[in-house]
Amino acid sequence: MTSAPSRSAIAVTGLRKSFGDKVVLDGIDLDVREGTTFSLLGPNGAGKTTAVRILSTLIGFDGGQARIAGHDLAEEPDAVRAAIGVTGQFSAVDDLLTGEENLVLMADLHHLGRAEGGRRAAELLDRFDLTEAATKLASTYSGGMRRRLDLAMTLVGDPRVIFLDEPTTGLDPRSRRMMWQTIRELVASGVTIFLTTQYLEEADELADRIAVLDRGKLVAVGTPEELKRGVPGGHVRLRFGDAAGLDAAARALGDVSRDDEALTLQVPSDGGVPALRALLDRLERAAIEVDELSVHTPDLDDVFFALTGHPSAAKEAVR
Ligand SMILES: Nc1ncnc2c1ncn2[C@@H]1O[C@H](COP(=O)(O)OP(=O)(O)OP(=O)(O)O)[C@@H](O)[C@H]1O
Repeated sequence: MTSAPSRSAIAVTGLRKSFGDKVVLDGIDLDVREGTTFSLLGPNGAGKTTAVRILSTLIGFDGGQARIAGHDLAEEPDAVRAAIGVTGQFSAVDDLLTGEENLVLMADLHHLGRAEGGRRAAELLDRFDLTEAATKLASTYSGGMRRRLDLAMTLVGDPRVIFLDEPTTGLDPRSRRMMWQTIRELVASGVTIFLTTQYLEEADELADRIAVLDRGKLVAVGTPEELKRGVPGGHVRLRFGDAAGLDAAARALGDVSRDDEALTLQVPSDGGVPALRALLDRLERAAIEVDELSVHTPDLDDVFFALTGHPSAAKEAVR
């Protein structure tokens, strides 16, 4: 049974943008389904922020078409603006206001009215664990609290599509996990998330689909699993109960690397179901019993490197 196909929240064809003679987006196509998380990855300077700024109506574009939440980006920018939220590198938090004042100000901008605005602010302060800090100036907030306030401010307008530009850069692991949880809850409620991140682990955790941008073009689009299967390095590890089993399997499977001490074989594989089924069929036909099977797929760092020739930013940082 297949579920009804969801609608596009973001549909982009042939999007182009240059700054002077520098082409940053050289004909980008994207289709992001409603209620999913889409992550745009790419090396520094690849054009991720430019894409977010264009799709969120902050800057214009030179060619192509885009529909956001059903509205044409060029023809109906106000309708697009009303349907989206943007948060990330360019934070909307005003340091001279308290958390609560920031939220009430946002509610005013959305014409919610005093009572409704206050109610919404209180609800968001609670949801983002900021009630205790509500009357403190935002300038005293930690990085994690600030990001939460920023996202809470974005949610005042009840956006259907949210652009998150590097939402967890610089956050400690606990704050990052809290942000991930919030993002998951938003998606579960039907919101569409467009995420840029320099942490491939974050894209892997959150994204239903990922696109990799390099030198103005999308060099790959797919689910995290599809992208990982597309690069070499994947293998299946088989462990056997005794040396006889290991020997028999090595003979049956041919080109594999073996570890006699651990009684394991490492079989190159994309880790997909058809490949696994074929492998198990061969073993069964040869009447060989396997004690344990594990699939090892390359991680997104391997994908990123294979596609762009650059290590990911987060990897580079630890070098
Ligand atoms: N307003 C601008 N004027 C001129 N060049 C710009 C402008 N904005 C961005 N660029 C250039 O466009 C390219 C893409 O920048 P962008 O910030 O979109 O990249 P990014 O992928 O988000 O990078 P990062 O991960 O470093 O944030 C860069 O070479 C940048 O210098």
